[in-house]
Amino acid sequence: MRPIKVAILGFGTVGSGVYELIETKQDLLEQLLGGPVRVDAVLVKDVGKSRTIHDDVLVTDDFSEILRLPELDVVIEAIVNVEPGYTYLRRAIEAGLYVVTANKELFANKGFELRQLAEKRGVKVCFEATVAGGVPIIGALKQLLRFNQVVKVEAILNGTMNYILTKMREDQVSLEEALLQAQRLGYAEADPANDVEGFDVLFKVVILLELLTGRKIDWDLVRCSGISDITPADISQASVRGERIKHVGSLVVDDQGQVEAEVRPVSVGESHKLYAIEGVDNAIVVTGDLTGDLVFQGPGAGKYPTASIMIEDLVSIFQSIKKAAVSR
Ligand SMILES: NC(=O)C1=CN([C@@H]2O[C@H](COP(=O)(O)OP(=O)(O)OC[C@H]3O[C@@H](n4cnc5c(N)ncnc54)[C@H](OP(=O)(O)O)[C@@H]3O)[C@@H](O)[C@H]2O)C=CC1
Ligand SMILES: N[C@@H](CC=O)C(=O)O
Repeated sequence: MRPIKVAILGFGTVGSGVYELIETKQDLLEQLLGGPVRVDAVLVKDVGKSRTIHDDVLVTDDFSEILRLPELDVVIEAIVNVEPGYTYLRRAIEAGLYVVTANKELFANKGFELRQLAEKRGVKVCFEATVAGGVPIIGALKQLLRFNQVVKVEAILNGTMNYILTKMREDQVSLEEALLQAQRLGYAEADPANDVEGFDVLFKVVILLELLTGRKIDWDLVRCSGISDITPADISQASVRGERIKHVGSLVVDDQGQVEAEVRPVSVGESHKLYAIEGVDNAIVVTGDLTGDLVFQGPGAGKYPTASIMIEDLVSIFQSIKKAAVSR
């Protein structure tokens, strides 16, 4: 089998993690896919930065060069902001390439359009890493949607904010100091206001709502606030009451498909399912009409959890292509 040829867009925390895992886990990938996976190109903003990338990999800031690569199969996108990523992914899909993305801002804004375009073009767009980092919640919800109706989701969806709130309570550090630690650990967004003002969770809630309802969501529906106003005093007062402040994204979908959603800090007691979720972990409490509450928990940010989930997407795309070829 010829190698599966990959281009990685973005070589920051996540993109470099994808590259490293593809380099170091070739045996496992061959076992799973029946052939090697090869990174042919990496797209960045500043080609002059020093990076550990093999000499035979094209490093470019020009997406057209990537589209000209012979027999490219898939684009793995981990850059920031809606543009230029949206234009690149549209062009990739139009050229018949598969797409894997971690970019939730792009996907919350344009995921609906990209999925429609991909369907027309007969390729797949996978976006597991856009919600909850290393927790495979998109796949779990797709599975549940087959028979259960998801009526409610209540979740911690930002690793940086949960890390900050945990550190402020446990180590009595300031929000700014805890954010610096989260940035050093590779958890925070390039613009950390997206984390602490709640926008990153808003993006994730919109992605979940579009998945659950199958339609484009009007963002005005979702009230959004972050943790930038939370003080050490708020945290210690919550502790005195036996509570913890958690940043929670929640949504309900009624049987007519009408939705309500909000994103905000909440003080929760010990009996609440999100009380004990600490550090960079995310947790998603999904209520199915038949299952009742299900809890999914794990690292919501970070290099290898996120990169590995993107490679899970890659594996699932090419395993399903292989399966379809065998059954033909
Ligand atoms: N960090 C995490 O834990 C998680 C991140 N994500 C998402 O993954 C994406 C990447 O995050 P992360 O790796 O942390 O971000 P970083 O800031 O570490 O890296 C961003 C990368 O994107 C490149 N880039 C930025 N703008 C452009 C542009 N205009 N054209 C080409 N390349 C560009 C940068 O290039 P250069 O190197 O030249 O600066 C850099 O390599 C984001 O969308 C984020 O929301 C999702 C889940 C978890
Ligand atoms: N900045 C985000 C990264 C993952 O989505 C977070 O902290 O959750």
